[in-house]
Amino acid sequence: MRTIDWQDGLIVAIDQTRLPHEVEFLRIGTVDELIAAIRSLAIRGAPAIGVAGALGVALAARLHPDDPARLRRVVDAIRAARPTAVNLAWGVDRVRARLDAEGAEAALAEALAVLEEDVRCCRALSERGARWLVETVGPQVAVQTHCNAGALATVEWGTALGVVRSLQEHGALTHVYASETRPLLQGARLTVWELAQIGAPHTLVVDSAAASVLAAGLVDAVVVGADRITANGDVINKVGTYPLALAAARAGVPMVVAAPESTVDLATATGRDVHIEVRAPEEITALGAAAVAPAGTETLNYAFDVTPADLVTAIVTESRVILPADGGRPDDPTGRA
Ligand SMILES: CSC[C@H]1O[C@H](OP(=O)(O)O)[C@H](O)[C@@H]1O
Repeated sequence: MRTIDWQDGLIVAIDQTRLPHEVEFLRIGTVDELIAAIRSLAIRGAPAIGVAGALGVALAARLHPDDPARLRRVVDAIRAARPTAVNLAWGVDRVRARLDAEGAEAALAEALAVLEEDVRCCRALSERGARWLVETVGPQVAVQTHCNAGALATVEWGTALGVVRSLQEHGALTHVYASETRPLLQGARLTVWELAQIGAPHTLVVDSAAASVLAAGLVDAVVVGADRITANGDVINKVGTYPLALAAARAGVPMVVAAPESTVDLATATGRDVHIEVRAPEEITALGAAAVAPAGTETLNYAFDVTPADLVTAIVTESRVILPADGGRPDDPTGRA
């Protein structure tokens, strides 16, 4: 089952707002539907929205074959659907280049190439991450993770949870501690659902308990995904990742970031330069239809935070392991391990 795919001229994707109770698929045939799905996190996760952006350009090209000005506007609107994950802009720009050079059919071919590359990259980085963990922490690994960086955040395998799946395949996984990840509960709703699907032993904790799990010595490594990795190795990921990195450092536990090279943004120098998405107050002040705070309460609903490079033990991609805490930098071509 793929999280997102191209079928009969439509973008077909799991509606992640319905999980874990219902597995429903969206069949997207317009740009407005695609943008709404990305903004509502029906389609979410950096690699998955990168693929959605790529497929979106191919879809737009087929919808507006004779109106270049409108086509430019709708492609720009797809690119702007969410600001923080670099993958969305990367996917749109890559397919737009083929569209401008060779037309709609070439754009679709490029979008489908992006789709299949995600599968290969996630498998490769997952194997590389599992191997690095076994070599670094030992033959049996208990993992702590945050948010959802699984099959649901990619085409079908995952990044952080891809590493978990590879550890499990090699008999090296002992347990996964997943934090619920307020306010949208990607951990409780999505990661726990995925771990149950693959039969991985797991425990759900509230976000504020994550540091205590580390302090109690229950895990051997923290493994998370990323939405953008800047040239100096700063990692932008779901809000709550930074305090987890602080707690990992305090506990002497490696902080591992699993992400494809498409998430590495060498054009952005540091995390301070990244636009952190701020989302609606209602995500914090209500749980579904039930208010959990007085109406009109002011909120600061950061969707992401910045983990400084010196708190990142390893960044694992499909082609390399970068060690930022030891001075390794994504923009250093020699910094490969
Ligand atoms: C495989 S990276 C997924 C990454 O994206 C998530 O953000 P969102 O759920 O808002 O799309 C989160 O930061 C994950 O780590």
